Parts: sequence; C-alpha cells; structure tokens
Amino acid sequence: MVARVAGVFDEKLTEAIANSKILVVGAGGIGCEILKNLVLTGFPNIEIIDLDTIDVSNLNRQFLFHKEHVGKSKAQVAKDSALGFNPNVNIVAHHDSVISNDYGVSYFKQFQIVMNALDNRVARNHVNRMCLAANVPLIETGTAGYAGQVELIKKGLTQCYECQPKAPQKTFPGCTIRNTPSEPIHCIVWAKHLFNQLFGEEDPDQDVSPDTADPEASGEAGASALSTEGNTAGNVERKSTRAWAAESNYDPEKLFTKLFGDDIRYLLSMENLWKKRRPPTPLVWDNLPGKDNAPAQHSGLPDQRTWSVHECAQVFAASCSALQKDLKSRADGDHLVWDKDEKSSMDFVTACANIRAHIFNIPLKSRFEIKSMAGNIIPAIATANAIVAGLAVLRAQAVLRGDINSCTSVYLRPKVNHRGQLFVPEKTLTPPNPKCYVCAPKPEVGLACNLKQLTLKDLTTAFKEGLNMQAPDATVEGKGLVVLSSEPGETDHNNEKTLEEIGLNDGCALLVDDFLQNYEVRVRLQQEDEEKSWRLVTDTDAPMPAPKEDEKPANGSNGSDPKPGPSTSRTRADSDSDMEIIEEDDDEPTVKPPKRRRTEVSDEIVNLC
Ligand SMILES: Nc1ncnc2c1ncn2[C@@H]1O[C@H](COP(=O)(O)OP(=O)(O)OP(=O)(O)O)[C@@H](O)[C@H]1O
Ligand SMILES: [Zn+2]
Repeated sequence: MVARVAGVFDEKLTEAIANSKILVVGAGGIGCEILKNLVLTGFPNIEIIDLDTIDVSNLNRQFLFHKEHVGKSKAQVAKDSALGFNPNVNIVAHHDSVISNDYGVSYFKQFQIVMNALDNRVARNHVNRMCLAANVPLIETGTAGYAGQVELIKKGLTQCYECQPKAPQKTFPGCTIRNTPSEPIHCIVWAKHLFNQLFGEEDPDQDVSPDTADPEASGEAGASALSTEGNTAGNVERKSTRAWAAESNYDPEKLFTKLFGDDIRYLLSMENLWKKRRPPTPLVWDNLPGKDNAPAQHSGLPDQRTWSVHECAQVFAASCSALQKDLKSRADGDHLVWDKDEKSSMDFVTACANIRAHIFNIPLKSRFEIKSMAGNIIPAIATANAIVAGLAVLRAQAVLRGDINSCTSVYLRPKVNHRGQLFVPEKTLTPPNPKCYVCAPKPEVGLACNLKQLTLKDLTTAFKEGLNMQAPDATVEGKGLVVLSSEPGETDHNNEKTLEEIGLNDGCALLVDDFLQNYEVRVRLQQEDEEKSWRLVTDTDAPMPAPKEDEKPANGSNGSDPKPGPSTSRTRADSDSDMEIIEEDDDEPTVKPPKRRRTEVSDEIVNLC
C-alpha cells in the first residue's frame, strides 16, 4: 500500500509535496494518524518528536503501536511502523521534548509546515512561538472526546495559539481541599496530595492535614481536638505526614485512624466551619459501613461499581503496603510518581477519595470514574483523532499548493448541527489579535501585583507560568539594568527581595525575553494592594493566567499537564552553548542579537524606573 503522489494530485502540489519537509510534534493519538497519512500521501521528508514512551493504555487508539512496543520510544516506534507503509520516506525520529534547547528557531526554519499533535498548553504555546519566530506555518490540532479542531497559524495572517487568552484551568482553594470538601473532585485532589505526602515528592502546598489558617474557621480552631479521644495514639501533632507514616511503618490502621478519624475530629473542633454545613463524621477502622454487604451487591466489573467504605479500607491497606514496598526498593531520597495507569497508585487514590467522600456526605464514585477525573481524562476517541488528522493533512496540502487563504479553522462537532454538518469550517481566516502579547508587532502586557509583597522569585514564576517562558530574562526598559537573569547565580541573591525592595514601582516597564523562544514582551507593573499574588492584564476581558493553586478537574486533552520526559529538565544553563546563530530571512524583521545583556546587576537598586 505504497502511495504515489504523481497522477493523483496536480503537478504543482505533486512538486510541492516532493520538495517538502514536515515536522510532526507529538506521536500520540493524533500524531500517529498524521504520520500515517503523510506517509501514505507520499510526503518524502518527515521529522517526528515525542518525549514519551508507549504505555499499554495507548494501544486502543494509537495504531502504530502494538503490545510488544510497550515501554519503547513513541517517536522511534511510530517511525518504524510508518516505514512499513512506505519505506521510501525519510523519517527522522526524536525521543525528546520539543521544548528542549536543541530545537531552536533555526531548527524550525528548515520545515515548510509544522503539525502539532500535542496534549498540553505549555508545549503548544512553545511551538506557537517557535513557528512565529521562524515564520513557518503551524497546523494546530486537538480533540476532546468526539469534538475536535484543526487550525492554521501563520504569522501576520491568522490568529496565533495565544491570541485569545485561554480560560485558566479550574483550581480549588486549599482550604476547600483540606477542610470543607463538597464535591467528589475535592476528595480526589486531596487523595492525590496524600499520595504525594506519603510516597511522592513532598510539596508543602499540598498539605492534606486540617488547615487552621482557614479564615472561615474560629480563632480557637482545633484547640480542643488534641485532647479528644482517638488522639491517644498521639498522632495528630503537626509533624510531616510522611515522617509520621514512616515512623508508624505505614501501618494501615494507624494511618486510617489519623487521616479519617483524628484529623476529622480536629476539623469538627473548628466549629465555625460547620455552622452552615453538614459536619463530617469520623470513621473507626473496626466498624466500617459495608462490612456485611451481601455478595449480590458486589457484582459487576470491579472498576465500574462503587466500592463500599469497608472495601475501600481493604484496598487502602493493600495499596499502602504495595506502595511502601515500592518506595523501600528505591534509592534513598527517591520517591514515587503518581500515575493513573499504575494499579496501586490508582487503587490508593480511589480508596482514599471515597473514604473521605463518605465522611463528608459526598457521593462515592467508581474506580473508573475516579480514574478519569484524577487523570484529567476525557475519553480519547480514535475516530475523532483520525478525522482531525485527515483534515490536518488536507490543510497541509492546501498550504503547499499556495492556497493558504482557504485554510480556515475547521471544527469537528460531537453531533451534526442543525445544518447537517459534522465539520464546521470558519468562513474566513481569523486575523491576528493586535493586542496579543505574543504575536503583536510590539507585544505588551500588564502585571498586576503588590510590589511590596511580590518577590523576584515570584516574578520568575509569573513569567514562567503566566507568560509561558522557559528561561526569562528581564531588564528595566530604557535603563538596560538586569532585574532577572536566567543565567544561574546572576540574580539569585535577590530572589527573596520584594519588587519594591529592588527598586521597581508602579508603572515601571520591564523588557522580558526568552532567548530560546526568540520572544520579547514589554511588561508594565501595576501596583494593586489587594492582589495576593500576580495576574496578567491585557486589554481584552478574557480571563488571564494567574498562579496555579491546585489541580484541575477533567478538561480534555487541551488542558493536561506536560509529562516529564527525557529532556524536560534540560535548560539553557546546562546546554553546551547558550548562543544561537540565527540566519536572517528576507521576509522577516531583523532577528534580534543574542540576548545576553552583560549589564551590571545591581544589589542596591533604588527607584529603577
Ligand atoms: N513537550 C513535548 N514534546 C514532545 N512531545 C510531547 C510534549 N508534550 C506532550 N507530548 C506528546 O504529545 C502526545 C499527545 O498525544 P495524546 O494526546 O494522544 O496523549 P497520550 O499521552 O498518548 O495519551 P493519554 O494522555 O490519553 O494517556 C503524547 O504522545 C505526548 O508524549
Ligand atoms: Zn497572537
């Protein structure tokens, strides 16, 4: 089944395809389909990048992968399988993150088209910027269940991926998670945090114990709790959950008694919390609901029925012991990483989330339902991926034919609309947003914060999380003084100082840039006394990025977090060179010189702007 372009397409397209080089980013559900289509269409030169290895859960829809490939590089296996369709194609596979320094602007410039088949915003934003910088058309794809979308992004002609700020992913206040859960997702997030506290990477922001700083709680919060019965085991002191669990040798009964008995009694003592809410009910290990359930109630697939609290406690004990064993078998200081596809990790979260849900009178969920919520999963539909990949390759052909104006965005709808359409194309290309803080000729954005409180470290986070930069550098506009350097050690000594302390004040403008992304933006600082952290401000009314608080609920492949991969931890700092030679292009404005501004970094900065 080897495709030949000659005789199928007109001469112009045949020639354009023959001379083309395409980059496919992501070899997952859509990426595999795109690669297969490109190969079968006769595209002769393709590169594919994916940072991940094949998981057994990919096999139901990523048809270039089979059972024997589990654990192997997605990019490499996708290449090998695709060559089976057409061995004459030149495919280069990279088992790597596209965010790596190795893929700079000059790398992107060698392609006629880049095709995104990713599952997270961070990588999508990054490729968007690289394609803008390299002036290469980007075909962006995505599916969420039965819905999907294909969109062309071309510098100066269309909207970029970041022209319309995306709604921030839903987050939950810490006190809801720790003190007053009211929905299953709150218990699931709590259970995932508990996993990290006990077996994973400890994060103080993910504390699971009662939050006495909850503004809703009374002043004497918890004062009486420590003296109540059930604390006789002496296990409610405010010491690290991990340290306490290790001392108790992860004894499931002791863990259970603390987490689902003592801590709940402690919460009950914060009386103000329960004035308008139904109070939680602490549980006792030896007397759990569902102990005597008739076997008839236990029919059906274990994943799809809701376990009783008693069953949850049994699963809790078994998974604790398996996870502890796993942790012990690792090198000192190593930790586990929660994975929805790892049995004990998923069992642990299901059991803990449901036990906590029962305590707070929240409906219990099946393991299947919890898996999809905890893993932020909207079921991936193979046909939706295939349709979107097909449309993407048709768009690639139109771009190569020079028919770029016909490449309007196309939406795949979950159901036919009232006009009988399953695919709904836009009528015209959507022009760029002139206020876009990424693709506007002079990008600009406001940063609302309290300059008296925001530290330089927080500012780095704002640039990384809010502006999606990988290694931001910032100077004061007009003065060239370095406020923030991505070069390790250069400005770190100022990390704990507030912006006011380093001399930045209301209205001050910073030039912030990311060398790798070839992206610079002017950031205006706006003093807001009430702002607890930071918030980006543009002229549009759409919600803008703000700091991450907690995990988000399921919101489809567009919203998932990036996965760790072989090179995600690589930064400019440990690459061989932090300079990139960028060839100038006739149709591009002059490329900026390498960004390192060797201006002195001041310690004592007074009124910088
Ligand atoms: N920074 C990145 N660089 C390269 N590839 C990436 C990057 N981020 C994500 N990817 C890849 O994009 C692909 C997206 O595919 P898909 O949405 O089908 O996800 P999946 O991980 O295969 O499936 P699921 O998340 O449903 O288990 C994945 O193979 C993922 O490894
Ligand atoms: Zn834009």
